[in-house]
Amino acid sequence: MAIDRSLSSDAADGRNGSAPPPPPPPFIEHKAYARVGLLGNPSDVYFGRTISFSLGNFSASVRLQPSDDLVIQPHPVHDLVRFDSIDHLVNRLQNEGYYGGVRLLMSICKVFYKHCIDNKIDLKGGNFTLSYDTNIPRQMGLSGSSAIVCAALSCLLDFYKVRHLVKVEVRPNLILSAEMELGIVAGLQDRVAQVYGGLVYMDFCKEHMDSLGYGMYTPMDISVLPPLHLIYAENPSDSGKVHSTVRKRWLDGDKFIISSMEEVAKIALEGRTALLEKDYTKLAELMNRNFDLRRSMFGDDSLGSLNLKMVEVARSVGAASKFTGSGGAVIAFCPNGPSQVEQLENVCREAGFVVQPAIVVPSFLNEDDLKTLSHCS
Ligand SMILES: Nc1ncnc2c1ncn2[C@@H]1O[C@H](COP(=O)(O)OP(=O)(O)O)[C@@H](O)[C@H]1O
Ligand SMILES: O=C(O)[C@H]1O[C@H](OP(=O)(O)O)[C@H](O)[C@@H](O)[C@@H]1O
Ligand SMILES: [Mg+2]
Repeated sequence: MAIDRSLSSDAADGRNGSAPPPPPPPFIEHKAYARVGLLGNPSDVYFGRTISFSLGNFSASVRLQPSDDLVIQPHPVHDLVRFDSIDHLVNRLQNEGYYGGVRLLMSICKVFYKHCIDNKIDLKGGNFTLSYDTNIPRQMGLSGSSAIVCAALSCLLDFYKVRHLVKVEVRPNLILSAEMELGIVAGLQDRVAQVYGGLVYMDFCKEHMDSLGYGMYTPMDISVLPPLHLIYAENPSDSGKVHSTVRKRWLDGDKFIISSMEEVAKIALEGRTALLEKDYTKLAELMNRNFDLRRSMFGDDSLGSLNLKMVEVARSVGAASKFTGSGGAVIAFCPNGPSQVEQLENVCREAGFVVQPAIVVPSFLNEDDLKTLSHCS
């Protein structure tokens, strides 16, 4: 938590005779990182399992400043409402859609408030201004949306001093509810990785989900991961839209979707053992299988040609590759080491894709957070 008490020394000691202005109220600021669904996604949406990690390459931050009124501040770029021309407006809507982060901040305020009321958690009075910033490429399957929500939730927990009363396991549900309020079809894996940080194995088995409402989350040592690479292109994809057809088919009892999703969930289970044993040949095989199953369920039209090309370009040099989320970015692994990484960099650059080493952020739960955990395996 950052506390701003920046006062000039002149003002602070009132040397010019007049009373010093009151110090600005301290602000609270929290960051949440992008995430990579490494194995098992998107089975998190279907009582499956995933292994995901917090990605240090990109982050969103939210600042909460006490204020007289409750204000949700539009971002000057991401919530643009002033345009150079109608061309600019239409172009912007076509490329980035109608929405920015304002609705996400509003929604988490509502969900947080309702959660506190329902759980008899008293909230002190006082208002605040919420503002945000993010460098997570928008709608790239890197969980830009939930990073904003996650950072905002952390600010609210500290403003109301209720961090110890809202269990860590429950926080991803609140973040997801905030997005579901907005009709965004999404799962828990993003939010778990963002709340916990580091590398997390998640099991969303139905029995546990039905009885407790959340999955079983097991932090893993990030040192089990080999070097991984992130590939992306300017290619926004709306995760809600991508998911909606498969979701409907699953709900309608489509046997192919149900059995394929079970296969995807098994990949995370096998992947956990492979990682613990540092069996990276197996890891590569599982990453590829994961993507091939997604492709067979979602279909090429829904995945988009540029997304498919990213996976294929990586595979052309023998790298394993799959989506980090629902599309837009790819995570790749070069089992043959540095010479293969060089080849990967070359083919990606030739194809016009950005490629960079994936930075894994270790867990950042603090003591208050850890005390709320009901089980820590
Ligand atoms: N970078 C961003 N800046 C502002 N709002 C964003 C950003 N990324 C996502 N959003 C908001 O989140 C919503 C859902 O994004 P989503 O399709 O889940 O993308 P992502 O894969 O980045 O999470 C968008 O409709 C928009 O309201
Ligand atoms: O399809 C996926 O792998 C994920 O899609 C969503 O994430 P996003 O970053 O918005 O693409 C969803 O929220 C996740 O639960 C899915 O696993
Ligand atoms: Mg999202």
